[in-house]
Amino acid sequence: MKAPVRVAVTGAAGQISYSLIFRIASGSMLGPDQPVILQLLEIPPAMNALQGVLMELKDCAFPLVAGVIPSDDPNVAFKDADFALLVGSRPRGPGMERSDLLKANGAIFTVQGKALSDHANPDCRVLVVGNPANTNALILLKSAPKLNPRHITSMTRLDHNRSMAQIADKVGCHSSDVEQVVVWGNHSSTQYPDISYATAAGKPVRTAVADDWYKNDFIPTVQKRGAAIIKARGASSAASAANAAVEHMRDWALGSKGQWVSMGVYSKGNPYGIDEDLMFSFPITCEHGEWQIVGGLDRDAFSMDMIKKTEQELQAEREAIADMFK
Ligand SMILES: NC(=O)c1ccc[n+]([C@@H]2O[C@H](COP(=O)([O-])OP(=O)(O)OC[C@H]3O[C@@H](n4cnc5c(N)ncnc54)[C@H](O)[C@@H]3O)[C@@H](O)[C@H]2O)c1
Ligand SMILES: O=C(O)C[C@H](O)C(=O)O
Repeated sequence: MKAPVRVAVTGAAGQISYSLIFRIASGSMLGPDQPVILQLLEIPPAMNALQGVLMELKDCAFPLVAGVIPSDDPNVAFKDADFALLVGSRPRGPGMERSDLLKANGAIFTVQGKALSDHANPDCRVLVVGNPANTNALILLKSAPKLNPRHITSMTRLDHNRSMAQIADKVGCHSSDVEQVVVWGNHSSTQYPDISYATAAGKPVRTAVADDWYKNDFIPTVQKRGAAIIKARGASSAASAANAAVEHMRDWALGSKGQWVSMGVYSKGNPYGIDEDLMFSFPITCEHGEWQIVGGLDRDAFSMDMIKKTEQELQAEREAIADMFK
């Protein structure tokens, strides 16, 4: 057995965490031979509910759980953390855009960025899930000077998985046969799910589907899937979001085995000329605990236009938080 690693999860009594914590504890994220110490952060009013989660966690008797530390203090929950999954923040309701949450949630990420910087393992790998995820991650990056900016990421894996599933339905294959999907930009309704390079069972997708389906059905369906789930469930996606978080961290830590994934990463030094001070989703491969942007992809005029729109939205979100860093 390996030595345990410390995994911090915030919003630990919330909807997403109710799936996420149990998946991490079962070994789905870091592998069946990796014990974990779970460090679970909540706000004081939710500590009772968190006690219930702890009771259920105990009742699972997971062999890989080497310890559980619940806390309402980020300095405790992030102490020596090797991985941090930042879920805790308000979800949007019907009719809202994710960026409407910036005021409510942004402040959380200055406080938690500082606490991570001061107390976590300096190599800590961070995933921001709470919305608006890209810009919350940018706030965190700017608040956490002791962390490696390459180790702060935001989640677009759910959009990536949604894209694979939509393509599989359309062309009639299994979603696991779909490869080389890319989600560019923001986890928002401007995101650009790009099938230019995608294959399904080894065959190019772009030529197998009509232009009209791609532009007027597929792209808006993926862009608005979160809102469609809120409308249907009366609450935002939780199990699929937890699954995406598990897969994001698993592939980052253990490698994507040559597969392209989508991750929001700090854009400094990116090969596509995107503004270099954004958290932007790119095509990524992961190996040995580090990510690399897949370079050298040709983008046609339509793609360039879609990428520009999502970049401009992220620039506007950055402008909206500029006061926090004066
Ligand atoms: N990036 C993505 O793909 C994606 C997907 C789904 C949901 N989300 C976002 O994830 C977030 C959480 O969603 P949910 O459904 O679990 O919400 P939820 O309301 O069920 O749970 C959020 C939890 O966070 C806790 N919390 C609030 N402030 C906190 C703080 N400062 N520190 C620690 N915990 C805190 C709350 O007490 C609550 O228990 C939302 O912002 C949602 O929009 C992102
Ligand atoms: O859409 C939301 O607000 C929740 C989440 O970001 C999602 O994509 O399902």
